[in-house]
Amino acid sequence: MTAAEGPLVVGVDSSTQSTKVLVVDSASGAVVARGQAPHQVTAAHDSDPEVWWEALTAALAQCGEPARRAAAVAVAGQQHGLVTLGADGRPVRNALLWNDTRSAPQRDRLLADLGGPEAWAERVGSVPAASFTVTKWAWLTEHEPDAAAATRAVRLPHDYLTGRLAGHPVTAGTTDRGDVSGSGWWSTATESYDEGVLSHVGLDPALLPRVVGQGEAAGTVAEGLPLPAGIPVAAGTGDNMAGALGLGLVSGTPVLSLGTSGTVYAVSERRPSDPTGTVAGFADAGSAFLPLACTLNCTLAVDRFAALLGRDREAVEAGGEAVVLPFLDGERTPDLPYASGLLHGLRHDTSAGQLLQAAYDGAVFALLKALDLVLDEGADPEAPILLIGGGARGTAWRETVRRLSGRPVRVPVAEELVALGAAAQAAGLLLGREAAAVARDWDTASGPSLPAVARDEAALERLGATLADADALLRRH
Ligand SMILES: Nc1ncnc2c1ncn2[C@@H]1O[C@H](COP(=O)(O)OP(=O)(O)O)[C@@H](O)[C@H]1O
Ligand SMILES: O=C(CO)[C@@H](O)[C@H](O)COP(=O)(O)O
Repeated sequence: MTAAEGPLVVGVDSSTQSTKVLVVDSASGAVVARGQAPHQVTAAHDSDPEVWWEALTAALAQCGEPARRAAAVAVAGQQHGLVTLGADGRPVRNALLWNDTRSAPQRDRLLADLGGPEAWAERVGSVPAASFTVTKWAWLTEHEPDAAAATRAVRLPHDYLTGRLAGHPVTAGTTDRGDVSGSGWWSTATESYDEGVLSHVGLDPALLPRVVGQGEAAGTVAEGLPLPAGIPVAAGTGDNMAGALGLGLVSGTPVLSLGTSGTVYAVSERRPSDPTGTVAGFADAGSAFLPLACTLNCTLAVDRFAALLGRDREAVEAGGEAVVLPFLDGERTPDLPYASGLLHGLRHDTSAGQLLQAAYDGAVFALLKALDLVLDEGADPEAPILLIGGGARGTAWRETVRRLSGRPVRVPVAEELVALGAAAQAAGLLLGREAAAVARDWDTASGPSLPAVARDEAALERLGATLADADALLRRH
């Protein structure tokens, strides 16, 4: 390993399945040390925030001496999760996660009560899905009023971890513009909390964190951690916003992220407002926007199919006419929170490998349908898709995206782009620079380009027709 040329910075990705930590040379972007520790997610899709903290400290400790020489740190986290803290700063209950759909009835009521989807898109920037924090708070007040009453602070996952790193008291937490835009109670139109939404769901604004401004630190590292005390803690952000930072993303380039969630997004200078709800109109971690579509069923759902079929995840076979809608967790894109998985078109000669391929196709289909919607008008249709997330390492994922998109695909050589984005944010704070520009200097988005292949229109047609025909079944609850 060559000696670092600049100060070291730490980037954290606390996502659904694990926490990953990178120690990065701020001058070159070279990764000097890394750590990873798993999370436990219950079958009900909730998670103890204390477990995220233990995973963060374990992953930091794995980084050893380089982490103890770091000059700044930032945390990116899974979006939307509802973390409720009591007066002692401890979680009142497990956090309800982004992929938990129990708040779908509350979501429906919120949409109806406040003017319908179009009014929501105009007002806060997004039509909330059952993933959004506001719907989870509404569920909590209805089903666990004692937990809601005991809550003294409401946080997103990255706010909670940033606050623990900085030793914030429960009354003085911070968040950032990107992640808070996925709450449903912060408006991209006014760049502030929406007091009307908050009062409608009975949430006191005093329980919410302060939104840290551009170039401002959230605090400094507290004593007793595997990091130097007193170094700056940057604002942090949501994991997708950090992915965009990590790629040094500029507008016109689509990103497809294949992790627990599937996401497709792009950077835009224009404020998004999609009344259909397909595209969430997030803010990015800078001063622009991050229109994004997200599916609940991506790598975990396809891995489950592989396990059911007793096959390696790469053991796919072409051919056949089977269609799989892999909605094992319900779905958000399309908006079918009560749906379960569906298999159609099975024949005597359908092979297990073809069924597995159909699961990949079903997982990628909705993301690609949203791809043009997240891009600004006039974006180059030939621009390669940047493929990131754990799934981007798999050949079957890469080939499915190529075949169903008909576009070139680029897989950055740099791995862990969310943690890298958090590291770029920490470096940006330290150096007084824009984080995405730091990542561009690190050249994080470069990698081999796979040329476009002819789009498999027949498979897309089968998927679209099955989705339309099965509508009533997929909405049943
Ligand atoms: N070599 C690989 N090939 C295909 N998929 C992979 C590979 N390695 C990891 N994965 C997938 O990546 C997923 C985890 O992706 P990741 O982006 O780390 O998730 P998250 O950020 O949601 O925790 C796993 O569910 C697994 O299916
Ligand atoms: O809900 C969304 C985006 O709106 C998800 O993308 C979460 O942010 C979870 O991310 P991963 O753990 O899959 O990276």
